[in-house]
Amino acid sequence: MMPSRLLSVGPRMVLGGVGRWTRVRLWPTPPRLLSASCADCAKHQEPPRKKLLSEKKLKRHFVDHRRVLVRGGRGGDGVSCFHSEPRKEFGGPDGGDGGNGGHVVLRADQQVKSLSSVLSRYQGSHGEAGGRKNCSGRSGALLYIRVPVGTLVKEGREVVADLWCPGKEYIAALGGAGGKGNRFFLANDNRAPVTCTPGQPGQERVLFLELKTVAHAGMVGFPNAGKSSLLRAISNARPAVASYPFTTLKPHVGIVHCEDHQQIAVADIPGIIRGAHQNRGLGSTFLRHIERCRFLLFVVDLSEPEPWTQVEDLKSELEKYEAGLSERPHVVVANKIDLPQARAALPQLRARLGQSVVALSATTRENLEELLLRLQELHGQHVAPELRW
Ligand SMILES: Nc1nc2c(ncn2[C@@H]2O[C@H](COP(=O)(O)OP(=O)(O)OP(=O)(O)O)[C@@H](O)[C@H]2O)c(=O)[nH]1
Ligand SMILES: [Mg+2]
Repeated sequence: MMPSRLLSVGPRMVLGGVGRWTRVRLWPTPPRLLSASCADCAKHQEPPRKKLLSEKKLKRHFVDHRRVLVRGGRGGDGVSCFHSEPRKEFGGPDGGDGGNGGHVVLRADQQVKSLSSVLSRYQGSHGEAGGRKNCSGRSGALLYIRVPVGTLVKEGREVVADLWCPGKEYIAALGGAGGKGNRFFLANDNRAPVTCTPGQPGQERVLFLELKTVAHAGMVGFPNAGKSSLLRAISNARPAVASYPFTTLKPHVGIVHCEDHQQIAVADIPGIIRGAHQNRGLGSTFLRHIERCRFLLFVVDLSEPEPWTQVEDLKSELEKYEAGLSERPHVVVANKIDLPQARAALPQLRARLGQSVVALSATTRENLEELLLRLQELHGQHVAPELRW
């Protein structure tokens, strides 16, 4: 029987004869690909294409809240030393001060779309210690954390900053002050101080970052109502569209360009269902992304039976999420008017909700102009007056 020790030998070594090891191939080596070594062929190879991320993968990259520990850099220590030069007695104290520690700063950046790139802890850079000849240490550089526009910064339950516009900054943690060198303690009654102070530690804070999408209008609707199709039809955004519920798993913002050069940002958020406040479907946490919207678009699937119940359910879910949210200025958009059963249900919907319902089709683009006019109107009433200030 083969001793167990021999079994541990690599796969290419087998026992060939009595007391003799022979090297044999157990499997043929795959032929070398010519293109891998031939520079000429490699030149004609297509560059690797950027893979499009599926909506599911995008969701994995989308993070809208984060707990982060921030610590400012420590200040550099002050130094105690005396001037030394040949033939010069009692040169005096010349220990320099330490540099200040660097602050940690949060900065709203338009290129950043979610909080996924934010780490759980940040340490600011430390200041350098002072030197001889009254040299001060170098201060620590600022450490910037890039966050998406619309990030709320909370400490405990208190909101400490709202980074609502691009470039807005907030000092999350102050760097510690640098220590003093012994030169600082020179006084008339003490010509040779030896005292120096160490640098101060930086500020340490635990902050909660919460992303609330910034858009003028927010679209809410049941899954499959056609919100994403509508956003694609009126803006340059390209959210995924499919015939199954919960296709959209993260908010998308599209910009609608109006004729008078106005730009209206419209947010499409994942579908809401009855009982979302009890965590049914995707829950109602995504509603935080419409909290900042000045007006809402209730998108209704008109081809479903009793479409008006969708508006009632949506309003009740909004109200359960935040009191008064359903009272925001809004338009009811009845989608899928191209389908015969939808067209038949329209008079009944209008009878229940009033004539202000905008009936359209995101697929055939029928009556999109009316929606654009209403958007402009609402923008003029609720957003433009604030911009004038
Ligand atoms: N006939 C017709 N079908 C539409 C229309 N708008 C959307 N659809 C279809 O409805 C289905 C759902 O559309 P989506 O835009 O993904 O719906 P959604 O509201 O974004 O759905 P979720 O992301 O799951 O919340 C797709 O199969 C669309 O092709 C329309 O105006 N007419
Ligand atoms: Mg969608």
